[in-house]
Amino acid sequence: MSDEDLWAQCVRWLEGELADRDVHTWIRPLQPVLNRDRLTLLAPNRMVQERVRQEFLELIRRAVRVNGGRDLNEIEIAVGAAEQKPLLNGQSQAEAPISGASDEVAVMSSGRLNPDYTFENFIEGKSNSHARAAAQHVVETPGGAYNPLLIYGSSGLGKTHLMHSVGNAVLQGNPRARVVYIGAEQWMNEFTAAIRHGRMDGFKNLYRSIDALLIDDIHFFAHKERTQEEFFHTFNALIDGRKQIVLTSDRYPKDIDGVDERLKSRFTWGLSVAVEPPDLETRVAILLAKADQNQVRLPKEVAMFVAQRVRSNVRELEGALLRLSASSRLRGEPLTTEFARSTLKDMLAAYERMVTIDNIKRTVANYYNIRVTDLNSPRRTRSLARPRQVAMALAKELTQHSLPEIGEAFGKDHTTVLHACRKIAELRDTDVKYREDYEILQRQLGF
Ligand SMILES: Nc1ncnc2c1ncn2[C@@H]1O[C@H](COP(=O)(O)OP(=O)(O)OP(=O)(O)O)[C@@H](O)[C@H]1O
Repeated sequence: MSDEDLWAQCVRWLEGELADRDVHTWIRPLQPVLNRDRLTLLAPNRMVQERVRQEFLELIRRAVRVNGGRDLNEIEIAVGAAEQKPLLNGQSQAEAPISGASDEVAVMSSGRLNPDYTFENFIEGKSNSHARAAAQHVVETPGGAYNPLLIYGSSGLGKTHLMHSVGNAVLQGNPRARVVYIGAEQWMNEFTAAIRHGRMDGFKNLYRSIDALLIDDIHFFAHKERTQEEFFHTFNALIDGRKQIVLTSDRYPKDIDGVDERLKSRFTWGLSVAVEPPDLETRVAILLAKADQNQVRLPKEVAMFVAQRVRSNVRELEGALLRLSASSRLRGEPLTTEFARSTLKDMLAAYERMVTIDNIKRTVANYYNIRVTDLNSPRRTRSLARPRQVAMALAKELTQHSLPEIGEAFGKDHTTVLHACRKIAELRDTDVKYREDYEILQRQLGF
């Protein structure tokens, strides 16, 4: 049985067990990928992933067992989009209006547009109104003055959401429009696969024949010269053809090291708009709206309580809401401020604990047996540079300070801090020693 068949059967079985709304909201968006004895269900975003894990995984296991998937050892829920042939706008290949296409389609595997990411459920506030207005303008006049539209800002602030909203709205106006959403990393993977399989013509034709290209996280192109070169051509062809391009990035392009100047300047040809962390009022509005969408009864004072404490990004707000709704349902208790205080105790403690950069410097210096002043010195020897990067990464993770503020505290600029955070994240992933060091330091700092 193919993964699709097995999963289709499971979904039918789950329809008998769950409310229609749950099937529609949580089960149908999952895409199955079967790999030997492991079934991976891909959720379109973390909210769906967590909800499915917490509430439906056991039932899904049962569904798989009774529908012929007995031999599966493992079922996991991950975030992503399956590699697949039906690409454009999520249509099937037969429907997709591509000319001369089988070769072209085969080299392309963009993610789908997430139908939940629309302008209607994007909550507007001071922090994002400019970006939202620009995105809406693009829908009204695609390929016009705002081309490309570049939305930049830190993680979890709604850049991807806005980008999908553009795609969904363009399609609503013209269901035959060829809209492609793809992450920069995936674009690079497709490009390298096309080279490897001798399918560059198909790749080029495809990306140059679409109506709107939405590319997420273009900072990923940094230091990937060949990818940049190819993207440069795609970019020019689309702009020349007055096709719309929307890009997102975690920084303003000028601040991305390792991207060719010609490309950087093109990224800012149209309009570049920032999204900022939402203010209190917007955070409350977002919580109330998300609660409403998920049929969670969230009193306004509880939303206020959470929004005052969870400040950095929308994804974390969503996480807090998810925890609250799951536990209140599980325990059958109403969602009061007291309930929120006890359920989110760990999360809030982390927010409320006062960790200062000075404190971090002292702890790190002590741990690595160096002086605090060494952390501030411009010397680049490895024995000082690494502890400095660790201290910067800890400051970013454990305090509410911005990158420029942290940079200033170490006599560096914000790009150095960003680089440090990336480097340490990578080392923690690949090197057990760094992982342990970092965890010990976190504990010493009270986390
Ligand atoms: N203004 C908003 N209104 C409603 N939901 C929002 C808003 N901003 C962000 N979100 C939600 O927060 C979550 C994170 O947003 P999104 O993935 O778009 O962030 P991002 O800026 O692209 O982050 P990253 O750079 O990490 O990909 C999503 O579930 C999104 O729907």
